[in-house]
Amino acid sequence: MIKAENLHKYFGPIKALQGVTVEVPEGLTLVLGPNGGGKSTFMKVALGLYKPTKGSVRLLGKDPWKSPEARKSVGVAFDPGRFPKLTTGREWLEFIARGRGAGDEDVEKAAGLFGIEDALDRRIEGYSSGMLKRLSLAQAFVGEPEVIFLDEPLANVDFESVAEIVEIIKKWKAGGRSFIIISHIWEPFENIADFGVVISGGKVYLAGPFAEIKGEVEAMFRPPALDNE
Ligand SMILES: Nc1ncnc2c1ncn2[C@@H]1O[C@H](COP(=O)(O)OP(=O)(O)OP(=O)(O)O)[C@@H](O)[C@H]1O
Repeated sequence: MIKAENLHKYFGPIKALQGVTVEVPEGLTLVLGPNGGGKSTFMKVALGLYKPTKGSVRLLGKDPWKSPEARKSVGVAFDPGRFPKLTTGREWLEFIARGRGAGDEDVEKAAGLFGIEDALDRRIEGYSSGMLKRLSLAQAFVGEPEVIFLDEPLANVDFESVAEIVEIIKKWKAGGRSFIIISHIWEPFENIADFGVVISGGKVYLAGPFAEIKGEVEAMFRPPALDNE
């Protein structure tokens, strides 16, 4: 689904990606790693928001930087979500939907999925932080794109919402959608993740079927044992 070869992305002197080679299959992929490791940059290059400095990336067999069709098949939620605050939720979601070839009824559907249908005609500046998160998730799901990129979908959400969001993702994955999820809170996804990629220092540190790399991932995130002697 995503094929990156020797992918580099520099921002002036900052080398955010330094030779990422990985093949991400269909299904649900968790992208993990330390802060500043290059996860979000990888996501942004893979969805066609950034042009690679060097190397190549294919999304659904196409160059996402050049191919509008590839981008139409992709939904994305950034973290933190940023929106034009004087627009309404409906105006924003309709704008996203039109870009994706989807209709107004898709907006109602996506808003309903995340429980913000009653707030759709209010200006975004009046939304609570929880509603902003739900709006950014609805933006990713509107029009039912084939591939959904989510950057930290569980950050800053309350406990009940974690289970609700994971359940929605699980259902949509069962319905044939693919997900690329960057999340520091990865445990809720461990039973539904098909693949995992750990990016650190702009390189792939570890990649493979999640069931096979889970042990290593757990060890990476385990705090060091205390020395009692
Ligand atoms: N647009 C940009 N301009 C300049 N530097 C950037 C830009 N985007 C990312 N960086 C830098 O590139 C490096 C990788 O950042 P990136 O956001 O990809 O990491 P990350 O793994 O997603 O981190 P986090 O978990 O903190 O979000 C960091 O040093 C970051 O400051």
